[in-house]
Amino acid sequence: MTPPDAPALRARGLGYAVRGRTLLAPVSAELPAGRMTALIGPNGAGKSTLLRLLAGLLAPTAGTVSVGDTPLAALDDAGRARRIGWLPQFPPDRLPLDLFDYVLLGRRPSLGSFGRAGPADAARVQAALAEFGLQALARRPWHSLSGGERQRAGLARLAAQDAPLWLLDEPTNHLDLKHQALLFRVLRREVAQGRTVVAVLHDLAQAARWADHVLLLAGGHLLAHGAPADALRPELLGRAYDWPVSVSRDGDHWQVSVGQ
Ligand SMILES: Nc1ncnc2c1ncn2[C@@H]1O[C@H](COP(=O)(O)OP(=O)(O)OP(=O)(O)O)[C@@H](O)[C@H]1O
Repeated sequence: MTPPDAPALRARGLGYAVRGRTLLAPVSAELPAGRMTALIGPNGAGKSTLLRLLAGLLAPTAGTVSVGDTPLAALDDAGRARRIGWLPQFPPDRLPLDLFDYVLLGRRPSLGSFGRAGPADAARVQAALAEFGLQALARRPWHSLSGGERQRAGLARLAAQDAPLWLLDEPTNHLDLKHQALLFRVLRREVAQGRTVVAVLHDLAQAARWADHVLLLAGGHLLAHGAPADALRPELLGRAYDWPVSVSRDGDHWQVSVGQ
């Protein structure tokens, strides 16, 4: 799959508050096109809130998001879905669908006015199932799938959607070590082909190794923004997580250790 022109995402003064509580203090940042950005930070830092704002799933209470030159607010649902693929933090629990039909939902934004999937859509779904090792499960009902199988189904749906921008909330959830390795291989390949990827990650060594760009959040504030070596500094991480953290690096391999 070759992504169409991958746009950058720009947040300008982007913030969110609910009932007087600030969940995200205004953030201004550019998430570069054709690169992988990791959103990191402790539980409750505001990572999902920022990702949902970037995806247009939450309306900001301050500031704006633009996708390339287009304000996100100017796009309707279909326009957003053609540009942005979204992987939620938790796969759906119950669905009256089998795995194939769930992945086929990813094709919906590209279907014509009659909304009927054709052979090209089915082929796209088959390719996405193969990418995530799901072919043998294609006709399995959703309720019978394991957590990791559902997570891979969500990734396959995203691949079938083929939007130029992928926003993923904790994409490694439920995945075993092989499927985590395969996931990062897929993400790096997509980025090499020009796709823009933004992922919430909890594993800091994975963020350091695989991302080009890192945003570190804590307490609803952006603490650092830049290359992994700039954002993953022990003093910043220690402040963000309120816990001692040490970082070492040997080539591509990063080790992030936590104090006791
Ligand atoms: N609708 C809401 N009303 C009130 N508080 C909310 C609401 N949505 C989120 N929050 C709070 O905002 C904070 C940030 O939530 P968010 O889901 O963005 O965190 P996160 O960094 O993704 O956390 P985690 O790593 O635990 O998934 C949390 O303290 C959460 O409880």
